[in-house]
Amino acid sequence: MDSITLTRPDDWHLHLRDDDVLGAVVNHTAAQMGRAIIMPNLKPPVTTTEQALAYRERILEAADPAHRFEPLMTLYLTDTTTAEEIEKAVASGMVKAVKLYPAGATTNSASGVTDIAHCDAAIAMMAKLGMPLLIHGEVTDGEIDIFDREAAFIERVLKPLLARHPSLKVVCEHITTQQAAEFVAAGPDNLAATITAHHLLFNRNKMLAGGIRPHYYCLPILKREQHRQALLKAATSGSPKFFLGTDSAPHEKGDKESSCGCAGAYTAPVAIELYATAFEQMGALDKLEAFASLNGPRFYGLEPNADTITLERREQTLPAQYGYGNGLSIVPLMAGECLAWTMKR
Ligand SMILES: NC(=O)N[C@@H](CC(=O)O)C(=O)O
Ligand SMILES: [Zn+2]
Ligand SMILES: [Zn+2]
Repeated sequence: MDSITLTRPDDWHLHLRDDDVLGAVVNHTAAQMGRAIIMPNLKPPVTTTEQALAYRERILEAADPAHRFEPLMTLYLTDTTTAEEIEKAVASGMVKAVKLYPAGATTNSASGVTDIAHCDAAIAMMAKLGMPLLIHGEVTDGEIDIFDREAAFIERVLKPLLARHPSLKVVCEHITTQQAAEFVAAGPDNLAATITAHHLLFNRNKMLAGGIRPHYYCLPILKREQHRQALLKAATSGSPKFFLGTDSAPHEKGDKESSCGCAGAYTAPVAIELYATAFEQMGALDKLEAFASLNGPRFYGLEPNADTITLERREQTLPAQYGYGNGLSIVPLMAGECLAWTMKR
């Protein structure tokens, strides 16, 4: 197969940041994706509908209008989010989901939820109004090994949450383990998951064997091969519960190449090519369209995009970095490496 044409994909988990970084990254996504669910972990976080609508305007201003990119906004859930704020968010028509970060779990999560019991009224309203809860599913307990934090979250937090709010729409974001893939696959229709391209392509050896590679450090952290295989199986299974969410998370080069480097992998410029590479490894390119372009809108109650994109079997080499601002840069995942697929522009 030398080319594949698919319904234009969407990115159901994306970090665009703000200001200079927003300007540097937004068109990488807008050139490929019709829509994206925009993560609210700015500094300070996007906790109100008003802030989400203002952020949406900044994104639209930064995006090239020729791409007709549509940002789908989210609210950052905190211990004090009210049921009224959820009603406002739903009424806006622009806020499509609410994001749960356990406090301290990941980048810019300091204002996250300390105990999900504090959010019960807001979550009950979300269940009532059909507003999805998107979850960074890792426990933050220092006693739990970093490689076990996702599996522990399922047992300690997710199962009780779903038992208490059985009709709540939940997306387990960026799942990384066999436990999560199996739990979602076996769950009800209102439970789904996004999977990143990097967790489909790499296990933890890529990050740690033969040298420490900070651009592969993200959260949840890359796991062992058994888990990557489980994610590939889920993504290519044809199940509508799994869909594309890049978790593309730009950080300035110096913040990653540091004695205490921050978490996040930048994949937006070649997101669909990375997914095509992973699906091809499984001989499952025929399953890419459902995963990338159909399952997400179906879960969110939206129509798939009306246009298409074409991927060609043509090599491209990723740049070493993307410059922005005053001498700053963002290093993409697989910088300087070659990909077999290229999206036709
Ligand atoms: N995935 C990451 O490693 N980082 C994300 C936050 C997140 O999605 O957890 C970021 O905002 O940089
Ligand atoms: Zn996360
Ligand atoms: Zn993320």
